Amino acid sequence: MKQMSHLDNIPSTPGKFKMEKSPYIHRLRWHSSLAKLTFWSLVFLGLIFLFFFRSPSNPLPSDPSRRSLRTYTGFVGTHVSSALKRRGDGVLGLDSFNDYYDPSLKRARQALLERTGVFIVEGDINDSALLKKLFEVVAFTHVMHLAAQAGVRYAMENPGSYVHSNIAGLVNLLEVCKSVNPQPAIVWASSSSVYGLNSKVPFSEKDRTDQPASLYAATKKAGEEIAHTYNHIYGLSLTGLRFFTVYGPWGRPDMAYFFFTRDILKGKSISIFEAANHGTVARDFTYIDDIVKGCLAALDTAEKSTGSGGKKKGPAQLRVFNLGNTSPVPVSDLVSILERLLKVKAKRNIMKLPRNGDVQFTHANISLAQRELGYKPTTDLQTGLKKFVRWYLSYYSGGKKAAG
Ligand SMILES: O=C(O)[C@H]1O[C@H](OP(=O)(O)OP(=O)(O)OC[C@H]2O[C@@H](n3ccc(=O)[nH]c3=O)[C@H](O)[C@@H]2O)[C@H](O)[C@@H](O)[C@@H]1O
Repeated sequence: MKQMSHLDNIPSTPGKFKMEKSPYIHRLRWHSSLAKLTFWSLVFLGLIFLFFFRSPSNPLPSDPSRRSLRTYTGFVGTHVSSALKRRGDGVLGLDSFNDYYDPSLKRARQALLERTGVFIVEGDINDSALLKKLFEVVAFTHVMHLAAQAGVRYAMENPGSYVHSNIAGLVNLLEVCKSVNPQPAIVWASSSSVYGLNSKVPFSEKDRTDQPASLYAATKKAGEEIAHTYNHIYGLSLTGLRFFTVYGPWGRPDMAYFFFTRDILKGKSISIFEAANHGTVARDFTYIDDIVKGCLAALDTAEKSTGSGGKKKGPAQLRVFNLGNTSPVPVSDLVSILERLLKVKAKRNIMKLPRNGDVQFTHANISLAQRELGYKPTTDLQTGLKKFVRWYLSYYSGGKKAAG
C-alpha cells in the first residue's frame, strides 16, 4: 500500500481556505528564510509552469511591497511545487489568469500553496519583460515549465490557444532562458499524445512521433523540436517529460475521470468511447504522486546549461522521458472503479470514438526513466482513484458545485 499523498493531509474543503478579497493585488511576503539557501522557483501559466532556482548568492528583496501578484495554479505544478517546498527548496511560481476550467479550483490551489509558503506571480509566459524581470531578481538555476494549454479535444474549439501557450509561450520562455547568465536548466511537460497513431506498444522514446492525432499533440511535438533547436544553438539543458494521462486530487475538471465523477454523482449519463468493432479504448493512467517523483528526479539529474548570454560554450544535455504507469486500463473499467467508490451506478452511453484527436490507447515503456531517473510508479488506478474520490467528495462538500 502506498503512502498517502503529501497533499492529502492538507484540508481540502474550500470553506477552510481564506480566499483573497482582492483578485488583483496580493503582496508578496518574502520569507526571510528564502534568501538563505538553495532556491528553486517555479513559474506556471494557464495550466502551469514553474521556475526553480538555487542561488545562495541572490537574496530576494526584503521589501514586502516589491511585487504584487495574483495566481491561478495548475494541477501538476501545485503538487510539484508543494513537494519541492516540503523538501526545503525555495519555490517561486508564475501563473496566468485563465478560465479554461473553473478558476475557483485554481484559487483554492493557490491558497493551498500560499499556506505552504509558495508564492506565485501572476503573469503570462509570453510576457518577456516580466520573465526578464524575474531573472533580474533571482539567478534561477532551474525552470520547471508546466504551463500549457492542455486537453486533446478542446484543440478543435480553440486552436489559437494551443499555438499561443504551447508554441509561442515556449519559444518566449526559451528566448529569455538562453539570454540570461547563468542559463537555467529546463524541465518541461511534453505529452504521451506525441505517439499519435502509433500502434506498436508499449510506446518507447525511440518510436516515431510524426503522426499526431490532434493539434494539441502537434504543438507538444513541435515543442520537442523547438527544445532540440535551443539545445543545439544555445547550449540550454532541456528535459521533456511525456506525461501519460495524469490524475489525482486537485486534478483538472476537463479530464474524463474528473467529469465522470461529477456526472455519475449528478445522475447524468456519461459517454464512454469505444473504437471500431467494439474495440477497447484504454489509457495508461498515471497517479500524480508518481509523476511528482519523476519531475523531481528529472530536476535533480538535470545538468547545467553550457551557454551564457545567448552563446553556446559546449554541448548540453537534451533528454526526453516517458512518465507513465505501464499498465493501461480500459475507460469502461475506470468507470466501474468509480461506480464502486462512489456507490452510484453510472448511466453509460457507449459512443464511437469521435474523430476529434483521441487515440485508441496509450501504454508507456518506462525503462529509460527507470534507468536514468530511478522512476518507478507504485500506484494502481484503483488506489489512486480512491484518493481522488476522497478528495473530490471533501472538496465539493458544503454546497459547492462541481466544476464545469
Ligand atoms: O497523456 C497525455 O498526454 C494527455 O492525457 C490527457 O488526455 P487523455 O488521455 O485524452 O485524457 P482524458 O481526456 O481524461 O480522456 C481519458 C480517456 O477517456 C476517454 N473519454 C473521454 C471523454 C469522454 O467523454 N468519454 C471518454 O470515453 C478518452 O477517449 C480517453 O481514452 C490530458 O487531458 C492531456 O492534457 C494529456 O496531455
